[in-house]
Amino acid sequence: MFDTEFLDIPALRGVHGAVRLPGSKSISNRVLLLAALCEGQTTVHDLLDSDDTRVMLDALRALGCGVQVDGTRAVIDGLGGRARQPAADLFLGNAGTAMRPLTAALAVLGGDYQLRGIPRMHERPIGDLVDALQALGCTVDYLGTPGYPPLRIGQPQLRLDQPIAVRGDVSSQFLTALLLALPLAAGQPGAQDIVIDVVGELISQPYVEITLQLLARFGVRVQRQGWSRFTIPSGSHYQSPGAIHVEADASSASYFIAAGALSERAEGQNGLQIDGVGEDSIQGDIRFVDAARLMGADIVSGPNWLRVRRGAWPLKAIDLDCNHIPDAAMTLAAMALYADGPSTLRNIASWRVKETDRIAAMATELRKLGATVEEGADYIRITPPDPVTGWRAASLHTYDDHRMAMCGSLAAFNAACLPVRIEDPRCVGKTYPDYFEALFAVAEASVPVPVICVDGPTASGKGTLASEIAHRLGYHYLDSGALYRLTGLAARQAGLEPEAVNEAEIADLARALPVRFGPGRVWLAGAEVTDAIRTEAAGMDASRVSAFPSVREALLKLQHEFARLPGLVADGRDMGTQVFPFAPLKVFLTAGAAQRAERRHKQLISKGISANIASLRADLQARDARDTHRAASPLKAAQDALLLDNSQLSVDESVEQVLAWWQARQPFQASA
Ligand SMILES: O=C(O)C1=C[C@@H](OP(=O)(O)O)[C@@H](O)[C@H](O)C1
Ligand SMILES: C=C(OP(=O)(O)O)C(=O)O
Repeated sequence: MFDTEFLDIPALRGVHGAVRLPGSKSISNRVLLLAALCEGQTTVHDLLDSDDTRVMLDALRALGCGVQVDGTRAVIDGLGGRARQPAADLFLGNAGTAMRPLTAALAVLGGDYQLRGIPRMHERPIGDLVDALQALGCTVDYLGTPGYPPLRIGQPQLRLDQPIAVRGDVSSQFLTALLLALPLAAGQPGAQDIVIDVVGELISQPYVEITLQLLARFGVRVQRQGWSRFTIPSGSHYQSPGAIHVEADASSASYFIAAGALSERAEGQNGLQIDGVGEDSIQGDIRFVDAARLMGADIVSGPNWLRVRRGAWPLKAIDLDCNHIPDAAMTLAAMALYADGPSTLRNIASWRVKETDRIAAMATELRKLGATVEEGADYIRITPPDPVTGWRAASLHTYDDHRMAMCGSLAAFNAACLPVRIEDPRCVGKTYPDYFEALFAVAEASVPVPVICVDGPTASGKGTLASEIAHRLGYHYLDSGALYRLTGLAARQAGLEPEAVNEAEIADLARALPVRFGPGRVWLAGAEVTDAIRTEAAGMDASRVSAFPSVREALLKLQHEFARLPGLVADGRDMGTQVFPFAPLKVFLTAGAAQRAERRHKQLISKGISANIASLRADLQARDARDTHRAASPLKAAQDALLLDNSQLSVDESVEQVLAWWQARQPFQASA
């Protein structure tokens, strides 16, 4: 997950290859709750691991439910219809699929429970559900603003002989919550059928269909008359299916379907394969496929997979009632940026009470990109920017809304080749923590991937500076000095002295160097060599092999391969002059020999390696002389490099300086 302040996505040409999506949020949280309420053990496969499922799992643990999670597999020991913990304070983040169903289930079970979430959750309505629960004899009190969480739940005195009325026009999750909870009462001795009547038009109906399908998997067969009356037969009780698989998330699929539809068609490429969900999905958001086809996407599907590529271009404008796909409809708003005229998405009033006011947020952010947007109480109309001259490079605010961030990334496919900045990218953690990693794994940039070079003499602090900048920007990091050290080590391991006679053999090793960098760590052929390559002896070997032109050539290709989306920070001695001569920012870092010797001394002492400042200084000066005067790629600043003498600067000050230079080169208009 990117936990940077912002993430800059370079302009993208397209996506190809295959992507496997994480599990459905709506299915995951329903299955977890049902598994917890029933008797016996349920093994859940392909569970979503995200903020929304984590708060559900934590809540179930707090209620005394046995929960074991191993990656995407969870084993739930059901509570058998009673909470083992009679009192608990539950934090449910911003997960509607946890807050609404747990409120109903706990209100029916009874106990002393408090349910709360993040501040936005306390602005998301729950009054219609609480009204229904109170009318059937549950004790539910507001701890803050009436109509909204946080809530306190007490003991119920259930009256189930009359139909239960619940409004359906604000959120379908209120009906879903009652349907998931009331089988707890229908199984009681002497219970009658439980009837739920929906008052007003039921929105987001396909989500209720998911609820009914999953209840059936857990042994409860609800009868329905249209979308207005639902009957839970007396004697219903949950029965664990033993094991259950979660489909991949159809709403998450929408971003990749859109990306496939926006991709330039290229020779030899057959579009994007999306694995984990197909058109036979039980999730209503799979109907996004139809909407995307209306806009021109070319989509084929099989069991649990989709394949997408560009069809009509530009996309065709649409005018669509989106009530049945409230979440994926946001993706249509992003696609509308590429249409041949204005698109109107209707019947989406619920957007206003979700993670943010999504109609207002979408209008504001699409305008920043150059679109003309009209918003109404329950619709949005988007007129796209001129494909070439109308686009703006924008910094998109994401309102702690995962879907605003994921939709925003689709702006990177613009033909004007402008980058897009996504603020607070970590908000995708609600349902798709690795969304951007997944996008970058299949995306191809339409411009050179941005590279920041940090060159300078030994012990100038390049590594610390470059890796921190990479961390702050969410970029990859290349420690090119380590490549030489690694080559030196690989040569030693192969019994080769770093001598000119062995140059050809060492170059062969370098060409296929099996290297992997992690934060502050490095592996060679699977073995960690972080410390092994940091000794003074390894440094000397590195300097010697780096003087061999054929080794430098072999490593050049390897180094170019590090320039991957979303960007790279590379440190070394010739990054700006030789390896990435077209890099948009080159920094040449210097510091006095005295300061560098002192820093190196501290570094060695902290690792328990004894050292002498005077001899370190002499070594540094000798190495500077060798590096500056060698024939192949001598150490010198690129002509267009910016000089940074950090003798008197803290690491933070140096980082801020380089980031300021970088920002000054970006075309983004500041966020409002
Ligand atoms: O039941 C569900 O799993 C959901 C129902 C929908 O909410 P509304 O019914 O409030 O539209 C949807 O937006 C939400 O992401 C998930
Ligand atoms: C509305 C959403 O979430 P929630 O389940 O919290 O309602 C969403 O995921 O878009």
